[in-house]
Amino acid sequence: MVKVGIIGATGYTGAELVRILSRHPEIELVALTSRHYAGEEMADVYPALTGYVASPCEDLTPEDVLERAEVVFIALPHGHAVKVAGRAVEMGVKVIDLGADLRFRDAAVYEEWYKVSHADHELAANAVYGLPEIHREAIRKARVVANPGCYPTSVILGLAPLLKAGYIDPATIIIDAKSGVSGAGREARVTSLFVECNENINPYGVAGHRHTPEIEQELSLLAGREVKVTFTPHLLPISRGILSTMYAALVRPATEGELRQVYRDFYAGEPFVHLLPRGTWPHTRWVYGSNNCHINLTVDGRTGRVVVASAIDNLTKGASGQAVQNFNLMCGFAESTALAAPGLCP
Ligand SMILES: NC(=O)C1=CN([C@@H]2O[C@H](COP(=O)(O)OP(=O)(O)OC[C@H]3O[C@@H](n4cnc5c(N)ncnc54)[C@H](OP(=O)(O)O)[C@@H]3O)[C@@H](O)[C@H]2O)C=CC1
Ligand SMILES: CC(=O)N[C@@H](CCC(=O)OP(=O)(O)O)C(=O)O
Repeated sequence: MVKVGIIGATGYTGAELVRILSRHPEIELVALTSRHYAGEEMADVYPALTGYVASPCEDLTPEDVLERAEVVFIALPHGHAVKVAGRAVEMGVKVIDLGADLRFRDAAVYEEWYKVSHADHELAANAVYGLPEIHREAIRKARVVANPGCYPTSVILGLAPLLKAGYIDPATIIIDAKSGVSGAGREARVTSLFVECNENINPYGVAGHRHTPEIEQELSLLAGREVKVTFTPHLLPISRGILSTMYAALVRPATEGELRQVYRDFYAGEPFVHLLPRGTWPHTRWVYGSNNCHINLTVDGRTGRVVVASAIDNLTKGASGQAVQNFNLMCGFAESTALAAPGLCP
């Protein structure tokens, strides 16, 4: 059994981690931290876990958690992971950080977009970007994994095959993405109130969202040249789910059938990325609570553009499911352990 600690266990991604790990046969939860709910049972905080999780929430220091655990998930707001991950490396504990602090190979990019200073550029440079479909072998050997952002997961998985095979002009990529409100976390804020979100859709972070450089870092690696994207997120009146619709100009004529084969080849054997049948466009419900990413695409022959749609659950493949997928790789378990499940049918 691997001893696992979760720092920030009662936030949305922390709770989703506990939910997924409750069906993992190879782990023992040895530390669930929460300042607010210290002393309460995790299943009392989230009654859906009743009968599946019998662990208390504790107000532990990161040092306490690192002393108990062999692998630690950090599910805290940005700015808290660097110190914990640095100490974990010294103590021989593996780390998966769900925040953005270690996602950039060049921490100066993080500093520019997140408007905070980064305390350990070397740690960031050596952390592995935890998108298994692209960096699987590096993740297997990693001690520190930076779990990707939710929007970047949907976008990179949606565009990777086309960029890698050189079918699209990287300068023409436009991403129209939409997220459920849980993407903003559990902290109370006016923009997450029912009255503000319900019966409403709005763009935000236009031409400046902090996921833009994360998407560009990974797409540039795939394309083998610098990629700049136009990325516009929208808030949807749903609790979970992301749908990203992406547009780019083809550099040479291609049929839909040819491009579908490119996707089938790129994702052959992948347990969680599914190209839907021709003409069946992704729905967020179909990936709800699952670690799956559903993709479809077509060629708009009139404009010479390809249109790709990609759907994930922001809390699962966009955060905690992917984190467990990384955990499985880092610990040598079957990659789908605790993760194999479909979304909602009706
Ligand atoms: N929500 C999503 O869809 C996604 C989120 N992420 C990232 O995952 C991380 C966690 O997000 P999420 O679970 O949504 O956030 P939440 O706000 O829901 O939870 C974060 C938890 O961290 C604890 N916390 C808050 N502030 C501090 C602090 N200053 N020091 C120590 N603990 C603190 C809180 O628990 P307590 O106060 O009880 O200690 C809180 O429950 C973030 O970095 C986020 O960006 C990544 C992908 C998707
Ligand atoms: C709806 C909503 O607010 N979503 C969040 C993204 C959540 C996420 O994946 O982001 P990080 O891990 O990078 O924080 C946002 O737009 O900032």
